[in-house]
Amino acid sequence: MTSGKVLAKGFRVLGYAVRDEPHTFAVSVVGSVLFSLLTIATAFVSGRVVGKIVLPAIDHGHVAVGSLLLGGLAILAVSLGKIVGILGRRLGAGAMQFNLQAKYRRAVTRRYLRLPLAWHQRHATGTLLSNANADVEAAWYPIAPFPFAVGTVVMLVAAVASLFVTDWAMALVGVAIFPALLGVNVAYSRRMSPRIAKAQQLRAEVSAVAHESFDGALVVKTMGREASETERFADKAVQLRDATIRVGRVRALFDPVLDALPSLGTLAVLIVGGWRYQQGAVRVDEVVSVAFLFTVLAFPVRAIGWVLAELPRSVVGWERIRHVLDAEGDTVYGETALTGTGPAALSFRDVDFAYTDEEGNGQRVLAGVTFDVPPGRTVALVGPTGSGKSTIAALAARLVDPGSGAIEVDGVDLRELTQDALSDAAALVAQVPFVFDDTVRGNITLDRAGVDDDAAWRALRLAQADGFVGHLADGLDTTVGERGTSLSGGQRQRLTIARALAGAPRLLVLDDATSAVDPRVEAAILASLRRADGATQPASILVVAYRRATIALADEVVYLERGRVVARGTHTELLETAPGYADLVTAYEKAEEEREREHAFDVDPLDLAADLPTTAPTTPPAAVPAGPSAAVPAGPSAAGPAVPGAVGAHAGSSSARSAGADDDDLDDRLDEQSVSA
Ligand SMILES: Nc1ncnc2c1ncn2[C@@H]1O[C@H](COP(=O)(O)OP(=O)(O)OP(=O)(O)O)[C@@H](O)[C@H]1O
Repeated sequence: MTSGKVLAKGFRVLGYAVRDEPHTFAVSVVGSVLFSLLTIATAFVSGRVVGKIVLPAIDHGHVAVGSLLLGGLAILAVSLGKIVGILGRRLGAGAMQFNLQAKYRRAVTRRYLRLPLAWHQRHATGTLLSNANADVEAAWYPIAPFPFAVGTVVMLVAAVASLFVTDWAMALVGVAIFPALLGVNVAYSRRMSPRIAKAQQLRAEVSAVAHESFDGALVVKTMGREASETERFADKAVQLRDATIRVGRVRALFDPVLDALPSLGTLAVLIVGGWRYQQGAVRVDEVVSVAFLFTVLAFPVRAIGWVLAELPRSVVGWERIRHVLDAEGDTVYGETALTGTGPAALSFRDVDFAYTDEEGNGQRVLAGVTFDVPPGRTVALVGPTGSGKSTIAALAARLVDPGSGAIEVDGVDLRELTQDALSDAAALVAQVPFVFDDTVRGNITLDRAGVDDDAAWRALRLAQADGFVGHLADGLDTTVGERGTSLSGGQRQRLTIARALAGAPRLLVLDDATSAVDPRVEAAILASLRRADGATQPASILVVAYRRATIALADEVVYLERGRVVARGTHTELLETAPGYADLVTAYEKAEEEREREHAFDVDPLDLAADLPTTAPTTPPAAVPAGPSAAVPAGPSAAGPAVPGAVGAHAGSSSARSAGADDDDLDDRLDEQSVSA
């Protein structure tokens, strides 16, 4: 982009600022114009004071008290007026700048929340942080000096007019100097433009690299990549330093010129003024006024340079903000609410999906996917890695929309539902658990209406997390650290399951949400999710499964290969009819056995105590409703229909919690359950 175009765009950005903040802009411009006019007045008052007070005092050795008082009052009045002007200008400009920053920060972050997952997956987190921070700030950098510059332009016009009123010859000095000042300012901003833009771009890149390195600290450390990561960061930091130095060089070159020009003007005025005085064309006080005028002009004129110099950076920042604000693919919600109660029905009808880039290009990852999760049933999604399981989970929670086909909950297309209807009815627990830097309570309730401590403990119990939370020093009030660093992977996963359950979803989508949990605990969680406990309704469950025990709990298995449903049926049916499925499940089993052998002796008894509800009577704090009535009711009435063993197992575990039963009991029941499945 040429610098002319950048300047034109920059002025448009300033126009948007004025449109968004007309009142603060008006206050600051009025203040600035007042200051500018009074600056000119200062020059003329000073000239008059020299002519009427200083010179007579030198010539006659005394001054009339009246003149002295008048001079003093004039200087005082002008100074007070300038103070008011500066206050108005600064307060107005500050309010304008910070209001704009706040407004666009909010707009950008609100937009992030509305943009679909696919958009987020295409943008680095560091860049998004930079958009909401550095870019918003950059876009509105010129606002601080902008009203000052507007006032200065008014001042220059008034100065030239007052020069011509005073004396045409001295006015010619102004006519030569003022355009030169503007010319140097424009040249300055042209040189600065690409350099500032580059520095701004590098700032975002440094932030992205830093974010990625910190985020991947575990990989960096375990793979011994500290040195190369440090080098990668240092490389970007050096580029940023060099770019910023290049900006400084231009500033260093132009600043003295911009400072010197008004001083040259003062010198020229003294020479021309002296000559005109000798001709008797001007008085001494007029020469003093004009010379003084050039002296006081030096500073305000710089404001024009500041604005022009910041415009390129502002344009870059603005364009990066617009990239977010104009991004398409908003999740558009419909008007339909869901009226049903109890477990929801989910169906996929001939669903195709492709992850596309900004240009809409992308490979299809799901083709003609059709299956149902009937109310109250558990369906397991099984398939080799990359077959599309997580994509189906994301589609079910409407994180993305299908390219073609339809996904329905209770017979209503997800795209027709209101935002609340879907989030009230369905909950997704993702592959990677995300835990806020908050208390356990905050993480579970998320400030949702109706999710009180009782609901939180109920959810924790269902997620088999009440044991470890009960053992935490402050129970629900325990702060879990950034991303839940003070918790184990399995504990984090159970916390996120509890969070999903606390909202009493009618449909639960578990995307490999229990991978870090002990298989027995996982089985207990799934079993407990399938049944009502009086206060919590059972949900329909779509679970991405990798363990035989998990798969065995499902009423139906949907087997995927390369984005297509290859087979559907019970686990036993698929073992016979789908050779790929049998191979995969056997591979899972082997891997599981291998892992169990490796970890047979590394169970931390304390963790087991917390993890396995049967190990110790884990009495949660007073908030937990105690006693058998609080436990998940046992017995066939609460049983999930397809896997009675699972219910038995869970009932056993729940009642065992109050009765203090031991590990073997749970093991036996879980073994029974896998046999029966
Ligand atoms: N954000 C994305 N952009 C582009 N392609 C993607 C994206 N996410 C997933 N894919 C591709 O879509 C296909 C399906 O991925 P998906 O994560 O749904 O598979 P999966 O069955 O859940 O795999 P896994 O078992 O390894 O978690 C893969 O080929 C993957 O490379």
